[in-house]
Amino acid sequence: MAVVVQAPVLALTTGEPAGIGPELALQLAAGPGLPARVVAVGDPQLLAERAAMVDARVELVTLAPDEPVPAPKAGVLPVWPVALREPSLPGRLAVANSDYVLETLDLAVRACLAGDAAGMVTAPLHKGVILDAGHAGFSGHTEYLRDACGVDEVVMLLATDQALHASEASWQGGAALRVALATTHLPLKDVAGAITDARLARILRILQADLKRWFGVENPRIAVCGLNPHAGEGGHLGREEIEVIVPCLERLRGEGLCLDGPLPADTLFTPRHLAGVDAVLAMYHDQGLPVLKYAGFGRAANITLGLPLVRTSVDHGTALDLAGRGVADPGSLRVAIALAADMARRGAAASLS
Ligand SMILES: NC(=O)C1=CN([C@@H]2O[C@H](COP(=O)(O)OP(=O)(O)OC[C@H]3O[C@@H](n4cnc5c(N)ncnc54)[C@H](O)[C@@H]3O)[C@@H](O)[C@H]2O)C=CC1
Ligand SMILES: NCC(=O)COP(=O)(O)O
Repeated sequence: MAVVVQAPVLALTTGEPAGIGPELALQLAAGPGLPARVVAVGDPQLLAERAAMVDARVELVTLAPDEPVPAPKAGVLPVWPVALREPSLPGRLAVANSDYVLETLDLAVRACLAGDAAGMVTAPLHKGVILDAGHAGFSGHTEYLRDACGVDEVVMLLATDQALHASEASWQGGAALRVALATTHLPLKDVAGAITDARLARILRILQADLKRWFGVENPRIAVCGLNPHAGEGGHLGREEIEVIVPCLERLRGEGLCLDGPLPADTLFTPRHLAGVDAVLAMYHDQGLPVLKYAGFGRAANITLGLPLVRTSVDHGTALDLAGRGVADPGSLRVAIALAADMARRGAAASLS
């Protein structure tokens, strides 16, 4: 007897209501080919208004989280409703709606942990307005989901579409890249102090385990950037490599991790050094992400490793300058949904084996 395997349910949080998240969700739902039963998490009235604004022909179907989610169909978008705190206009941030944005995340996390969704995909939120609303210490989805899931550490990994599957990560094609970060949303002045042996060891162990778990890379080879110019120039341009990074990598190699480095970041991101490497660990946000975005902006996804649930996201922010005009590129959201669907299927297969 043939077994019908349903497409996984993915909760798609629609992000900052004044940004491009709602319209990107609608644009994708208007067309064919979604590889998952995507449920938007957001305000149905907001979504209806944005659909009219950007001329996305989409029927919105409001569901309760425990109601069955229908198979993907072009022109239909199921919605798990969350109410805006005040009406939202494109490009106009409102502090009152920060709690709405966080409520969409909380709902998606609950759905994943309860088994109502197989994963979550997040459209961009605006970190500044959430801080302005008084959520002190908020620094992004990554850290919020770490705390919401009660884990000690997570890893931000961005990957271009060509690198999303082990079999396609050629490194020779120029645009295939996976970049993980040792620190995420920190002022630059605080980065050096955050590069500790304990943090690096946690990050590298998660990266190694999850490259295998989610990307099928059996024995990942990870290239690690130095922190300082020329990886410290033998201690003349900074001592973090000598005092922290080198000893940590040596210990982890003893545990069987396959690690290159620390290498000068400027030359690590060249084809010869990247050949055969499965992921790069950059020490901070703007050491690694400009390279990734140069290689694949609009075709890349952001993945949070180390969570007890699947979470992917886009490679861009709220683009307030484009919101409400229907001109923003939905390419990264498409990649993020495809990857989350793939990860959900991989997770389901692993739990059956
Ligand atoms: N996953 C998330 O929630 C992320 C949120 N952010 C947040 O977004 C806010 C704005 O950040 P910015 O640094 O200004 O970055 P941004 O990505 O919103 O905008 C940078 C530039 O890229 C353009 N752009 C962005 N997405 C685009 C798309 N889909 N199609 C075409 N052009 C696009 C924008 O118009 C702008 O010119 C900040 O609060 C930041 O923290 C940033 C990155 C990721
Ligand atoms: N530049 C990547 C970024 O800011 C993503 O942050 P997060 O909200 O996914 O943690």
